[in-house]
Amino acid sequence: MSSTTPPPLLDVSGLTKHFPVMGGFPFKRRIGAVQAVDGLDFTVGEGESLGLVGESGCGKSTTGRLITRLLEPTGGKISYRGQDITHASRKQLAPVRSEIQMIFQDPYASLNPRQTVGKIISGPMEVNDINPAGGREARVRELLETVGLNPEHYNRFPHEFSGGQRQRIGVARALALEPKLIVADEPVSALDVSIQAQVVNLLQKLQKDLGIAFLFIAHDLAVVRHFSQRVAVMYLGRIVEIADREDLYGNPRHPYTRALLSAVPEATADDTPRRERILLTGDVPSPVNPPSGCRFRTRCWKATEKCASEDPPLVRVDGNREGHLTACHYPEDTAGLAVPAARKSL
Ligand SMILES: Nc1ncnc2c1ncn2[C@@H]1O[C@H](COP(=O)(O)OP(=O)(O)OP(=O)(O)O)[C@@H](O)[C@H]1O
Repeated sequence: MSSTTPPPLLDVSGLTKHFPVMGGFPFKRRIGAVQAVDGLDFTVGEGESLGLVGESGCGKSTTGRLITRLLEPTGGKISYRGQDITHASRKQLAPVRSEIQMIFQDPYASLNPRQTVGKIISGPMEVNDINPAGGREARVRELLETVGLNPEHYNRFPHEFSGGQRQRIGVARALALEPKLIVADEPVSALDVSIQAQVVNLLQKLQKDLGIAFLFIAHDLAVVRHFSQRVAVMYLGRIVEIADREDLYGNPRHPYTRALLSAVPEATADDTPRRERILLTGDVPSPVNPPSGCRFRTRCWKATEKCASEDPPLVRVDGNREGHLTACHYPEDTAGLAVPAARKSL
């Protein structure tokens, strides 16, 4: 990076979170650790959307909570606009905190049922002592309109809204402090499928119109496909592949990414090639005692002894476009990715 290149909006390196596991009798002591997040490296550029996907329990939410500093990292570094915020105190964090906001999965649990919508959305402004020109109420009404709700509903309570509308209230609350980065943790997975696209479209519009960057967390590759410019795939606390959207969906190099993608339904005509369906066997191993070497090897059809003894680094694979990184000793040859529908195996 040249000295004139501005740092990325968010720069995460070696980020680690290990939760202690306590046990023993009669005195409890630390007997191990859940390696929820184990050495993540990624960046999010100004106005960019990075999708973070993976199965339940792979560490996505923990990553989101580390970045918003709801959790204290065990190791690694988080930089925001070049400023190290990894262990910043509440006071040091104050100016940054308003710029990094979070949207939660559950639009039912994340809104106080006893507060009006007006109170909920103006809450962050009150806490941060922000008084917009025209007053807080006018700003809240403006925000309600921005997220597609009726400004006249200022005095209504959360139970008077549908799930999709409640998630819009959560979005309006996140927008109240004019954030530069929103960590959206499974923002649509609690919603009806018919409503999911509407909320994703809203977030997409905010990214485009307001230039807000997103870390969009989802377990479903289909959800991030239309929203994220880049996608990172996590498995058991690690990123196994990260690439531009077109590269990741069109040329997946990690066997795990390929397996996840094979489960995404495709709208193809009957005579066009379909992706081979790959069913992963076995469960995700415990993050307390992850496999040696490559963490995916216990479920990988390509694993060899090397995979058990050597941890594959996240590196650019020969021939890959710049920025397409994979952590695998035997990256996929995607020439064989599409197989005719007649040969499709289950
Ligand atoms: N406070 C905690 N104490 C101990 N273990 C935790 C804690 N929070 C999360 N974990 C564990 O860390 C691992 C990663 O959890 P995390 O919630 O980040 O995964 P996830 O990918 O977001 O999954 P999901 O989609 O189900 O929320 C899991 O094994 C989880 O049980």
